[in-house]
Amino acid sequence: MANQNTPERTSLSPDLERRGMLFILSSPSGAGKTTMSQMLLTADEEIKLSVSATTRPPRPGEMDGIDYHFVDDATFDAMIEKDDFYEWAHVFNHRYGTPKGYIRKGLKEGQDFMFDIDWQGTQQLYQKDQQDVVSVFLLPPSLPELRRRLESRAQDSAAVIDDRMDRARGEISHWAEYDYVVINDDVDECFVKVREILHAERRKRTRQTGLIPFVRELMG
Ligand SMILES: Nc1ncnc2c1ncn2[C@@H]1O[C@H](COP(=O)(O)OP(=O)(O)OP(=O)(O)O)[C@@H](O)[C@H]1O
Ligand SMILES: Nc1nc2c(ncn2[C@@H]2O[C@H](COP(=O)(O)O)[C@@H](O)[C@H]2O)c(=O)[nH]1
Repeated sequence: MANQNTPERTSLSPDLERRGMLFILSSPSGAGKTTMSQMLLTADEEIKLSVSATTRPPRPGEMDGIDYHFVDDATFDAMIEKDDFYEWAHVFNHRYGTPKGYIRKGLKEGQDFMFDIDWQGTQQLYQKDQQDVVSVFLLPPSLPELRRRLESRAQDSAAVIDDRMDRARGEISHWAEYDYVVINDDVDECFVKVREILHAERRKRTRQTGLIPFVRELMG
């Protein structure tokens, strides 16, 4: 059996085609989206990260094109003008958006994508593509623990952390708009739960476009 960090193939059968999925993780800042998405990307070779564009400056260690496409305001404006975004939003005094091209092409080929985006982006993706979106909201076990995580990450100033904590209740108020809600207390337990959701959603009948020809052939 594959261990939880070993990439594995999870299709029912390599012959059965299925629709790609837009798998969204949202949460208040610091609750663990990046942690969960990195664990899933390491463990599962069938999902890729949707790399957002942002006007926020990089944090220490973040790499352009890997964590985000870091762009200036003029470039972000031009991308809006050219209708380059699937969705975009103002979050914490910066702008963030999902570039379209890469995702559209991948989805057509049955590729799953992971999105680390906020509730505004989630609503926009639902409006565009209800059928293929699966959304998961992560909750912290408590607000003091959320602050502890933001502080222990040690990548934002005290003012930025205070601002994100001030906005946490507003973010959490959107929990009921999501398909699934998982409390991220123990990191490994949370990972197992999120991965179960991903696996179960892949097995939905409506997603497996290869089932119709398969059953036709099965029935002769
Ligand atoms: N279950 C957990 N227990 C303890 N620490 C955790 C847990 N999950 C994540 N962390 C830690 O909390 C910090 C914040 O996590 P992470 O960066 O994944 O949050 P995030 O939701 O992506 O935040 P942001 O929205 O600001 O990008 C990191 O230092 C991470 O290692
Ligand atoms: N609507 C969108 N929200 C996004 C996107 N990329 C990231 N985000 C969200 O922004 C905040 C802050 O992120 P951080 O990296 O500065 O901590 C967080 O909630 C992300 O989920 C996006 O493309 N669209």
